[in-house]
Amino acid sequence: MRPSSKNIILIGFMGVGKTTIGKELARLLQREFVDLDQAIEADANQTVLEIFQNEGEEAFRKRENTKFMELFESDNRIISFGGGAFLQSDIQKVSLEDGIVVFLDISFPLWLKRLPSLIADRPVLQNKNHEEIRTLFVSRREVYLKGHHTLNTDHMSPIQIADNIAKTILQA
Ligand SMILES: Nc1ncnc2c1ncn2[C@@H]1O[C@H](COP(=O)(O)OP(=O)(O)OP(=O)(O)O)[C@@H](O)[C@H]1O
Ligand SMILES: O=C(O)C1=C[C@@H](O)[C@@H](O)[C@H](O)C1
Ligand SMILES: [Mg+2]
Repeated sequence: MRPSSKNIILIGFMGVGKTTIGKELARLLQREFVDLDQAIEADANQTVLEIFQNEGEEAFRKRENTKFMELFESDNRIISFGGGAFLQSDIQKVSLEDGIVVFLDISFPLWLKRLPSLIADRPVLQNKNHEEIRTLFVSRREVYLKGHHTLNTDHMSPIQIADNIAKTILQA
């Protein structure tokens, strides 16, 4: 079956592996890889953390929206979102209408083991206790489930996950 040329979008909670797996998937499908956070950082010449600190979250969300709309003018891409991008209603609408949206899921106890390595760079996780993070995880999961495909990533390597995504999309 001929793979569609639609952009493939990876969504999911912070640290689930969207960036890492997106690179593998792009290699596998021989497509251009774009990471939305990294594209915003390159434009702003600041890290995501610095944008949050210097300009605030609202300004970051505006940058995220503008960059997404710009990226979506071309197809055939693998686009890894930041954890909050799919929460924006117009980004969600365009992604679902014109792209293939893959939700990378993970069980919370497994995700929690990654928290120490994530906290320094993810402003949304800072100043929250585990219960507050769990509440955010659960409420965002409901939104991510609107994606076209859901893949549980527990106990799989990034290469195995990318392989599964490729098979899921080719079979769809
Ligand atoms: N399947 C996996 N198994 C174990 N570790 C993983 C897996 N996928 C990613 N990781 C690790 O988890 C960390 C976060 O991964 P990554 O930056 O790709 O997440 P992300 O979903 O892009 O996060 P964000 O939403 O903040 O951009 C990295 O250290 C990465 O090496
Ligand atoms: O989940 C979020 O809201 C975020 C996730 C990161 O990828 C960055 O986009 C930023 O830190 C916000
Ligand atoms: Mg990322």
